[in-house]
Amino acid sequence: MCGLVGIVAEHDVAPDIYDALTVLQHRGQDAAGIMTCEFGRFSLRKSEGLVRDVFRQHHMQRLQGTVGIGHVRYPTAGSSGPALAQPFYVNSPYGIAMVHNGNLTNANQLARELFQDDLRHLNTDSDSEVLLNIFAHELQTLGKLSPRADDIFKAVDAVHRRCRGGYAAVSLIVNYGIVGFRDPLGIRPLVVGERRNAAGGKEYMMASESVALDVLGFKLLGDVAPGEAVFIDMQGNLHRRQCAEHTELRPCIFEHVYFARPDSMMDEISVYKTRMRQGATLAAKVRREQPDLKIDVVIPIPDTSRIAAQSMAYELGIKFREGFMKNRYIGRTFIMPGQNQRKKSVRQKLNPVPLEFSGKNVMLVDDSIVRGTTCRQIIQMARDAGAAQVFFASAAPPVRYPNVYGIDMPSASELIAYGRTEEEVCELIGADWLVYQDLKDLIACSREGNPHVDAFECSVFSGEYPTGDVDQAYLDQLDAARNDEAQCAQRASLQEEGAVVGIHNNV
Ligand SMILES: O=P(O)(O)OC[C@H]1O[C@H](OP(=O)(O)OP(=O)(O)O)[C@H](O)[C@@H]1O
Ligand SMILES: NC(=O)CC[C@H](N)C(=O)O
Ligand SMILES: [Mg+2]
Repeated sequence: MCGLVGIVAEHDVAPDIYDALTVLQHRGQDAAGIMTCEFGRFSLRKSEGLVRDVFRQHHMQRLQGTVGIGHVRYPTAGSSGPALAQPFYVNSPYGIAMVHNGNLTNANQLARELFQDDLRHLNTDSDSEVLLNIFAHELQTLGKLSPRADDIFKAVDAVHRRCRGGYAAVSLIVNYGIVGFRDPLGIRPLVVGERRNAAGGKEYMMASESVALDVLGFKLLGDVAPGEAVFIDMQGNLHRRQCAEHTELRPCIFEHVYFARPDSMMDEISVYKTRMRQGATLAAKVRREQPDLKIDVVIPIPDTSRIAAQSMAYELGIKFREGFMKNRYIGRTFIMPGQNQRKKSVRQKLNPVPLEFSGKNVMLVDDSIVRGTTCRQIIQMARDAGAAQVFFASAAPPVRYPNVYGIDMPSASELIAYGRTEEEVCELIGADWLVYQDLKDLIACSREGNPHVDAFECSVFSGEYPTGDVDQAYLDQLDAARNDEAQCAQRASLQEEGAVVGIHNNV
């Protein structure tokens, strides 16, 4: 899902960007990077790994400048490896770097156009490098020695005309400032905030989630609107403009289910409250469908389902217990690369407290069931710990369709609910009863937070892709390129041949 940050301040920004990236770590665990700008020069450090592993003190000391951008990566396009870590950089025009969250559905066509028509070189197979080059090309064609806010907005306008898919991006233009923008449907999130420094001057920050602003003492000004661009110049002036012709707000509902931190506000919706509501509607469904079901205890599957599980237990009037202890040193398993690593990590991450299971009818609650990696093992663990009956509740509906907007679910056949009824999934995961949230309830839970949002991007549940350009041929090609087997083979060949060398690390 990737986490983005960009800051313009009056002091060196790298330490703040570092802190923001640690707050956004849940959005991407594969790679991290920071780029800053001082006296017309960029400094860059990016590599594979968690934020705490990528940056050493000597990197931080050399990342100087009062403006910068940062990224944590969860790959959805292209290979892995240090060269695909972000920010990406192009030297023309001016010197531009970019961080990106999302996925371009027409990346291949754009890559061809960049090569054949725009005479630009791409060094990797990342769609983020494509996005950066489109923006850079469009800025270059304006032919200005010094771009003004208006020029930058024109370039974003052209990006919206050429690019398809889900994207939120923050770009750093050497000597001019940072510009953040969101796709015309606002599928991917981006917020902007401000803070006063000790001298009373204004500083600005853009980030994927408001929680990063909170932790750094920035006040949330609000979301970047779908299609809008926000430009903060080096003097600390904020300019904003709507750059897309047709816009509509269709934020990704899976952010509310799983990706976002609960203490974030997204499109004026509290993720925390949304998850509370998800628990309540799930409880209502349990009561409706199985009024006589005897449940002794409700147990969440840490971490993400905790809030929904708690509210579900409350609504059912059944006790809530933390029956699984989580190893705090293991990250999120779903966003790990490779099914073997994901499988192994579930057992390393979670361990049952037997007395909460022994002889009891337990209702296990998770935020979602995607590949079924977690729930299969968890249900077995509950049985091994002595549970009498194991019921399972998912706070999201069945995930049956691939995601093409920035979540790495490229292959329908890897989704446990694909082509299966709920009863078949129940049998496959080994539960005594399985209940899924209804999609209309999930949407209502999110919408209650902001009734102005008419619709959400729900393609993984509905198979409806709101950008209108996703056909079976695209899904087949995505599947072939990124299914688990293809990704494993790609990683193996990278190990053999060596990764594409990062050409830009300079600190
Ligand atoms: O059906 P699956 O393919 O297993 O995917 C779904 C599971 O993966 C996620 O947990 P994860 O461990 O990534 O993160 P968390 O600690 O935030 O819950 C999610 O919360 C579910 O538990
Ligand atoms: N999850 C994301 O936002 C991924 C960004 C980009 N498509 C990449 O693979 O690096
Ligand atoms: Mg989980």
